[in-house]
Amino acid sequence: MSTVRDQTGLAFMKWHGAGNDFVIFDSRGRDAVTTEALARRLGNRHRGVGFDQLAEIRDSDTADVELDFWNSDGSRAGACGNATRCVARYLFDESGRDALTIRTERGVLEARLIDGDVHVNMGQPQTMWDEVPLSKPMDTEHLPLDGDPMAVGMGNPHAVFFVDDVSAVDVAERGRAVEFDPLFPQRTNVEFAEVRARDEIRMRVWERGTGITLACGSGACATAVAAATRGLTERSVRMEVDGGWLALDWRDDGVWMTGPTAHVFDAVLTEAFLESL
Ligand SMILES: N[C@H](CCC[C@H](N)C(=O)O)C(=O)O
Repeated sequence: MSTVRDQTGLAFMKWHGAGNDFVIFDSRGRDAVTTEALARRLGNRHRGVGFDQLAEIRDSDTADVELDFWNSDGSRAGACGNATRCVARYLFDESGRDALTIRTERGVLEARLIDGDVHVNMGQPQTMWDEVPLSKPMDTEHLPLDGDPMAVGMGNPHAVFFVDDVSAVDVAERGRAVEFDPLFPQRTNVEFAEVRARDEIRMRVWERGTGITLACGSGACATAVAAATRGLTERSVRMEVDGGWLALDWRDDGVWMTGPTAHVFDAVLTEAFLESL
């Protein structure tokens, strides 16, 4: 009986990119399934599946697919670089193509498969205070907070702190405090970066709506932009995060990111789970 019910449930995939983990729904050819309640329950690692972000693939008229993102607290995220790379990998594997377009809340992103690696153009950084957004006009390069962070928008808000020793930072305590600082009307993701060389950064992250994660693609882009803007690095850097390595290249057409992707398993949410929401 329960097996029959399970087979009529809702299929999903589990992926991760450098340890940033995702539940992915492929909703092409059907109505969207994600609600805030589903995202919050599914994001719970005890009562659901657990994820850093939930991504839902949908049909698009203007790109190959459309992608929507949720955090594990049920809030929406305007960008998610690592999930975008995972979805691009899934679509490249499925189609045999080597280029595609993905519409996200901030616009159409381009993904390319080059020598087996998935590269995504995360777009140009947003550096005006109202684009990030911040609560009032100010210099986004130097926010009036302890630690002199820089604010960068990548379709979602980021506050990037440069520190001497990232392993000495209490990421949870400082991250949570900055996420909810009134400077950020939509809260913010928070990155702590240690510049090791002109082409290498070590970064740890506190994600809005999720907490500490092992990697954050848009946060890696924001960190690379902040480091280059402050003259600390070149525009092309390698970045070590808690879950591995990412590569960032801030070019004239946007910030390109590449890094690992892994398809972990496919499974089905039971009807009983869906009915309990
Ligand atoms: N992990 C994601 C970012 C999630 C950002 C989200 N926490 C937000 O509320 O903006 C990434 O790879 O870009």
